[in-house]
Amino acid sequence: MSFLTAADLAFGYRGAPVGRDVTLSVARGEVLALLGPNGCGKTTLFKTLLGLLPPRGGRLLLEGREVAAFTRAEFARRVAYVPQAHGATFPFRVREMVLMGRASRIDTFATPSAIDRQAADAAMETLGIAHLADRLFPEVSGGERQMALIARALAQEPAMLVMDEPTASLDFGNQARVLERIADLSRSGLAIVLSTHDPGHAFACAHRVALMKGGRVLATGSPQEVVTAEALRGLYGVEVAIAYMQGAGRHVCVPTLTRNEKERDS
Ligand SMILES: Nc1ncnc2c1ncn2[C@@H]1O[C@H](COP(=O)(O)OP(=O)(O)OP(=O)(O)O)[C@@H](O)[C@H]1O
Repeated sequence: MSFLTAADLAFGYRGAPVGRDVTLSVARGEVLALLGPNGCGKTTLFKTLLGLLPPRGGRLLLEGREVAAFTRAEFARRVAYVPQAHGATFPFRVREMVLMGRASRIDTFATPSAIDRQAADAAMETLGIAHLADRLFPEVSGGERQMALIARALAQEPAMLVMDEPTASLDFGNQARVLERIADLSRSGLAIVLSTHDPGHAFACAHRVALMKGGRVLATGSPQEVVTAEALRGLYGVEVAIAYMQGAGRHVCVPTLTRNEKERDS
C-alpha cells in the first residue's frame, strides 16, 4: 500500500514550470531513489512532495489524502526532510539541533518535555552520534553533520523521509555508513525517497529507482531493471560499465573513461 502517491504531477515555480506527468509512489519499508542530471528537477519535485510548493497539476496524496489538506504540523508528524549538510552557521549544539525535530510535536509556547528529549537522544543513539550531543553543530565534520540532520529527522518520528543527496560531500567511509543507515531505516518500516548522483548508490540501498530528465520520469522499476548502461548514457551522456560484484553482493556502476577504453582495446 502506497504511503505517498504522485499522479500526473506537474510542478515548478510561479511562471517557471519545471516538470510534468510525474507518477510515482513509495510504500513504507521502501526506498525510492531519484536519478537524474543536474537541473532535471529533483529538488523542485522534492519541494512539491514536501508541500512547500503547490502542485501545478495532477494529484499528490499522503496516506490517500491530498497533501494540501494537511496542516504543516500534521504533515511534519508524518514526513521529515533531510537537507544537504553543507553550510552551518548557527552555533547550536548537536543535541539542540536534533531536538528541533520535535517542533511539530511541541505546543507553540511549551518547552521540550522529557519525552522530547528521550526521542532526540534515541535518534542520536540510532545514528551512532550520541557522543557528539554537546559539540557545536558547525564544528563537527560534514559526515557528522549529515548524521545529525538524519537524527533530527528521526526525532520527528516520521513515517517517511525525503533525503536530498544524502551522501553528497561525504567521504568514502561516511557514504557507506549513511547508505547502511538508510537500508536499516527502511527495514524498520520508514518510506524513503532520496536523490543521488551515484547510480551505484541506487543498487546499494534502493528498492525502486526513478530516472528523471527534463522534469519527466523516463522509467521506474527495480535498480536492475532501470539502471542500465543504455539508460545512463541517455541520462548523462557517458558510457558506463555495470557488473555484479561478488564480494559486495550487489551491482556496481563505473564510468568507462576514454583513456581506459584505449588501454583495454590496445
Ligand atoms: N526558485 C526558482 N525559480 C525558478 N526556477 C528555479 C528555481 N529554483 C530552481 N529553478 C530551476 O528549476 C530547474 C530544476 O532545478 P532543480 O534544483 O529542481 O534541479 P535538480 O535536479 O535538483 O538539480 P541538481 O542535481 O543540480 O541539484 C532548473 O532549471 C532551475 O534553474
